[in-house]
Amino acid sequence: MEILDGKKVSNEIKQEIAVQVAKMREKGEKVPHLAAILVGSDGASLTYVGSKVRSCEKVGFESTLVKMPSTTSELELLNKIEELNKNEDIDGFIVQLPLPPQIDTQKVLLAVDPDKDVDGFHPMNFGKMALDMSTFIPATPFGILELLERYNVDTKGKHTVVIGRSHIVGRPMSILMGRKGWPGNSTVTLTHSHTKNITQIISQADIVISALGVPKFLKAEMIKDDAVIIDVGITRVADDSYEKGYYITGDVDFENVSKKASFITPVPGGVGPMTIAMLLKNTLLARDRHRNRK
Ligand SMILES: Nc1nc(=O)c2c([nH]1)NC[C@@H]1CN(c3ccc(C(=O)N[C@@H](CCC(=O)O)C(=O)O)cc3)C=[N+]21
Repeated sequence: MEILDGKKVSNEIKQEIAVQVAKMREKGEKVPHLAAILVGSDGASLTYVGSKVRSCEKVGFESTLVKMPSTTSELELLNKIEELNKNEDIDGFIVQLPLPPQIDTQKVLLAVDPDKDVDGFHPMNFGKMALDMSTFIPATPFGILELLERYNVDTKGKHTVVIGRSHIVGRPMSILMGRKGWPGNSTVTLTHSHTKNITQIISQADIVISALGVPKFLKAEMIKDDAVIIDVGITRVADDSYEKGYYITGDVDFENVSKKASFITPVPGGVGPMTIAMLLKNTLLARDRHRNRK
């Protein structure tokens, strides 16, 4: 069994980006600038946005964090998005999800300028992704592809089973694994809460990508020998014996599944850190696109 070490690979990617940014600075060029809008103060969202901003600093990007109260109206958020769309200094931005219930997420994602949509959530970019056109690929799926590539995991002709059909992970992942090229050329089954015989389907998978959010859902008995296991689930389980009052666990019963798998991502330290590294990559791409248009 080999660990797909997202922590290590994400640090390598950040190092590569830092070198590029340093060169920009030397030449007196503008460095990439990422902004993030956070509505409300959900604990996990604060953590994720915080580490996105810290990672920007680490690689030498400029960053702006826009915090808005949980009572923000849809119109107020749309106005803020319009402001960032127009701001020439900002190359890309994200609206951290989930949003409070008074705000229509689809309307918000449609309002983001597709050329600044470094999350790749705008329907225009999602469509381009599905049609193999060059675009921003959502950071979590992009990070998974990058891990498979850097560890030389064979995906061609393999049966990939994706668990969960969320718009930000499961759905795009199912499209990407079936695309031409590598990592891709997989035969994909997208499973969800209405899937019948899900355990039977998982038992046939060469590659399992679990984005469910149910701690320790995937057990060793459920997988094929030497399957590749990608764990996208991150759940905070309340536990006072930990300093923070909680611990983090994935969808996979790592201790037992790892003994049977050929490759496996840990949680924490797997897909999560890769998500952040690929968001930085997308921001670099956004900055280049900007410059080319001017
Ligand atoms: N517009 C938008 N874009 C996103 O990309 C987005 C989002 N909304 N909403 C929430 C999800 C989740 N997500 C994570 C990012 C980093 C870690 C991460 O760094 N995880 C660490 C542990 C972090 C911890 O301590 O909780 C790890 O797995 O090692 C996890 C999850 C991005 N998301």
